[in-house]
Amino acid sequence: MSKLRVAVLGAKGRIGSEAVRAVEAAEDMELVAALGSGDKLETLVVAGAQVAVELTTPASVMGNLDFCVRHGIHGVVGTTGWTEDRLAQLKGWLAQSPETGVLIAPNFSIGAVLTMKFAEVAAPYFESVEVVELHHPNKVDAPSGTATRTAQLIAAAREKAGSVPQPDATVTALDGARGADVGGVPVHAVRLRGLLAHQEVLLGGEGETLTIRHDSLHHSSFMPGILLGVRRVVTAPGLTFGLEHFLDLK
Ligand SMILES: NC(=O)c1ccc[n+]([C@@H]2O[C@H](COP(=O)([O-])OP(=O)(O)OC[C@H]3O[C@@H](n4cnc5c(N)ncnc54)[C@H](O)[C@@H]3O)[C@@H](O)[C@H]2O)c1
Ligand SMILES: O=C(O)C1=N[C@H](C(=O)O)CCC1
Repeated sequence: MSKLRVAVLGAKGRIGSEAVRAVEAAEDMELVAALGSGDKLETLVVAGAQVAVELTTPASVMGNLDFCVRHGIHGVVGTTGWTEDRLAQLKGWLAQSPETGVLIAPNFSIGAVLTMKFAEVAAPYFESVEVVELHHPNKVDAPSGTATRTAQLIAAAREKAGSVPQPDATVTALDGARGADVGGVPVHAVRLRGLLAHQEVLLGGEGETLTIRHDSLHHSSFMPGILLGVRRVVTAPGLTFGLEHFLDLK
C-alpha cells in the first residue's frame, strides 16, 4: 500500500517539531515537506503533498489553508484563532474544491476531547459552570481554542436543555475579573511557566460541585490525534470541526 504523503507547516515550532517526528515514525506515512516561517508554499506542490498538518499561528493559518485547498491538499489543523468569519471563509474555499477535506481540531489529545464531551453532557445538570484554562506563557492567544470550544459546547447544551442564565450577583468588578464571556460561560486564562496545556471545567449545583480536569504534560499527547486526523481526512471532504467526529464520539 502506498504511503500517505504528509507535510508539516510550522515544523520548527513546539508542536510542529513533535509532529515531524511522529509523521516520520508512522509506517503508513512519508514526510515530504517540513516548512517553517518564510518557506515557499509551492514546495508542497513540488513535493506532491496529499495532507498538510497546519501548526503555525493564527496570523498564518488562513493564507496557508487558502493555498492548500486551492491545490487540493487536505488539511489537518491544530492552529487556533477560529472565528465564525474565518470558518465561513474556509467553507467558501472548500466549496470550490469539493474533494478536499480539512479537519480543524481545537485539541488533538484524547483526554481533552473527552473533557469537552463530559462537560457538554454535565452542563445542563448544574446551575453554574466556568472554564479555567492554564497554559505555558509563550502561548500567543487567550483564551485557548480548547477552552473556547468547551464553553461553546457547554452553552449550546444548556440552551438546548432550556437552562436559565447562571447565578452571578457581581455588580462591581475589575476588568477581566470574571473572565471572558463565551456564550454566557465565564472562561479564565492562566499563563504560568512550567505548564504546558491544562483545563478545568468547574460545575456547581446546590450543595455539590463537579470538577473535570485534563492535563497535557507533553506534546506527545497530541500526536495520536494528529496521525488519526491525517489518516481520516483524506476520505472526509469538506470541513470537519473537532476530532470527536473521527473518534465516533458524536
Ligand atoms: N490543536 C491542538 O491540539 C494544539 C496543541 C498544541 C498547540 N496548538 C496550536 O498550534 C499552534 C502552534 O503552537 P506552538 O506552541 O507550536 O507555537 P510555536 O510558536 O512554537 O510554533 C509555531 C511555528 O510556526 C511557524 N510559522 C509561523 N508562520 C508560518 C508560516 N506561514 N509557515 C510555516 N511556519 C510558520 C513559526 O515560525 C513557529 O516555528 C498554536 O495556535 C497553538 O495554539 C494546538
Ligand atoms: O500550547 C498551545 O498553544 C495549545 N493550544 C491549543 C489551544 O489553544 O487550545 C491546544 C492546547 C495547547
